[in-house]
Amino acid sequence: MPRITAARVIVTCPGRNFVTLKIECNDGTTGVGDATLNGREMAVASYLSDHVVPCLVGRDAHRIEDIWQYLYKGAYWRRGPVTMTAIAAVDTALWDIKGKLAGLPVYQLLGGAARDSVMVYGHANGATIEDTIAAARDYQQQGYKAIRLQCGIPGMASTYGVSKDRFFYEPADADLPSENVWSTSKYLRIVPELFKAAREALGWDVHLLHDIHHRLTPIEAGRLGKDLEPYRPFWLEDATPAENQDAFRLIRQHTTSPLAVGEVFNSIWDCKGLIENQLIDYIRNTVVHAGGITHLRRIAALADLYQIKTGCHGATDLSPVCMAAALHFDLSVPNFGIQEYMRHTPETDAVFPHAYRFANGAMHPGDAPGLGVDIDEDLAAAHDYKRAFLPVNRLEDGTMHDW
Ligand SMILES: O=C(O)C(=O)C[C@H](O)[C@H](O)CO
Ligand SMILES: [Mg+2]
Repeated sequence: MPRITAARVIVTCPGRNFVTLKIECNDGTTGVGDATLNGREMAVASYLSDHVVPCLVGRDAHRIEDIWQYLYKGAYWRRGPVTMTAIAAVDTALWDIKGKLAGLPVYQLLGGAARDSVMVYGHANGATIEDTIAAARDYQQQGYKAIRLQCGIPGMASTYGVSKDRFFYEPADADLPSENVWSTSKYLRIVPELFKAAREALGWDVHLLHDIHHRLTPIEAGRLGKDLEPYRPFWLEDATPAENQDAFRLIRQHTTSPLAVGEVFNSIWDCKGLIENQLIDYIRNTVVHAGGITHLRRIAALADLYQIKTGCHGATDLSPVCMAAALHFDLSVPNFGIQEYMRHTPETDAVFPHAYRFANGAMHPGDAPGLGVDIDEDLAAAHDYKRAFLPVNRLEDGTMHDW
């Protein structure tokens, strides 16, 4: 039996913060799990070191489901992003260990490949519509079949999804939260223009996506969905805050534009109503924030009953360890839809050597035993944690709004 002898929480900042759990077994096998919660990293690091690691030592690393249930039910205080991210880190590391001990990539343990590779979408953004379309053309040339479009809003100094750097985007940009200003009416005018121009310039053989980032009311989202229908968006993401799952019913009544939601959800309970009432088309939970591979499979199985597909979150605050785990899940899950792919910087890639690869708009996790990803602990130690927050958003009159 592979007995857990130690587990370490490694915090590193190769340009942005990442928290990684590394579990060691008595036979020398190790496994890694991502535990990064953007802007709240140290809360998960403490949850793991102070409350989880002491309970892991001595356990049989093969008993993934039992350890998951032990950590979930055993905490008494269920769910929440901190708890579920910590559980995800343990779960992911245990799948990595199981794969290494079996000599198989994790996707083989999940039932094997259900497709040859997984379609990913890249992020095209720019200050203007023209810049955004130029960026989208770059992605097309690199082989992407699906591209997310976000552009600046005339009259607004900055907005979600529009980067200062041409290739990399990191919203957690300051030691204290930056303050952004938001105007729904200005936004609702520009997005249909962006999609119209994009279809004219890029044609119809590319999937176009858009992230509303929780900023509209249901009826505003219904209006935007309707306005975008002629341009056939692949999806509209996070149309409205989803604490009230019923809110999506109103959007659905007004538009056939497909809806995606879930990157901030951390358990099946956050999306049960959305799924069972067929109020969405894509569920966006991913490994690190939704309880690991074990819990994500449960969510996907429920979604599959209702023809809802997966579309895992894959921003750069999810480390390469999460990306690898997501790709093993994507390759094996029957109702895969699409995977988000925001490239990490070369500094991050150096800290997390990995086997996954991109070609022709799609990715594959590789065939190394386990997840095929590791953390270079010496290199990680050279990058000290640096506090960084996500921005906050205010309306033009100063009212706090959703970011
Ligand atoms: O990638 C996306 O769709 C996002 O919305 C990215 C989020 O803002 C980011 O992960 C927050 O940490
Ligand atoms: Mg998003």
